[in-house]
Amino acid sequence: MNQKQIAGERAVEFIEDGMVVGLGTGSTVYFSLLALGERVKAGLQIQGIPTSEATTKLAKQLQIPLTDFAAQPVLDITIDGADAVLPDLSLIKGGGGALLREKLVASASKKMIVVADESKQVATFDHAVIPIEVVPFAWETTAERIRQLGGRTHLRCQGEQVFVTDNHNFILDTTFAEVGDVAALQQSLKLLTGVVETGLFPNLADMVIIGTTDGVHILS
Ligand SMILES: O=C(CO)[C@H](O)[C@H](O)COP(=O)(O)O
Repeated sequence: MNQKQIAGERAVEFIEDGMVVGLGTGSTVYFSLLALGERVKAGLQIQGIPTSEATTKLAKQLQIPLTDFAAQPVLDITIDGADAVLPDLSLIKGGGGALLREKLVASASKKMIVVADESKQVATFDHAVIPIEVVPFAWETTAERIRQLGGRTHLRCQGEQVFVTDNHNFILDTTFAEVGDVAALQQSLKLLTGVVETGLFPNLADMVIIGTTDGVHILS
């Protein structure tokens, strides 16, 4: 079994009857959704809130019941992936471009469980790609403001086209030679006009389930 699959499936064991569940995005959470679909088929009663259009589509295919923030403003648990995980459980997310909804869902959840393979464990975010969602209007100016904070920005494209998020924004994939305090960098970036959200997730994950060749390794 691959590392993403064992991590993704293990997280679903934490879901209980009656819970409102945040459904993350990506190739690791894919396995969580498959396992959750099986449990729903077997009688588990939950309501899911997806973090992307892609996850909405898959959840519907798997017949996982869905709800929304208007009906359920507080979630019991969220399962999501990550692009990088520090030992203090700070995350970088947004490789799939879903970071804004992912942060909205995670921050409204009582518990966030992250699922990842071993390659996602890192010692530092220095030089790591941090996706930053920006409004398309004047994105070049926003990029310049990020560069003034020391970032190297790269507008995300998909083939010849600029990548557009589910919220109709652009992504600036950005690296910093020295990230330093993750929460402080997050704050500085959020203060820039034009920045909608960043892929830095300090203080949100409660547990990280890492799939390894020898089974799962749980950090909490
Ligand atoms: O943040 C994300 C999407 O915006 C994903 O959770 C992250 O990119 C990890 O993806 P994968 O499990 O495919 O490696």
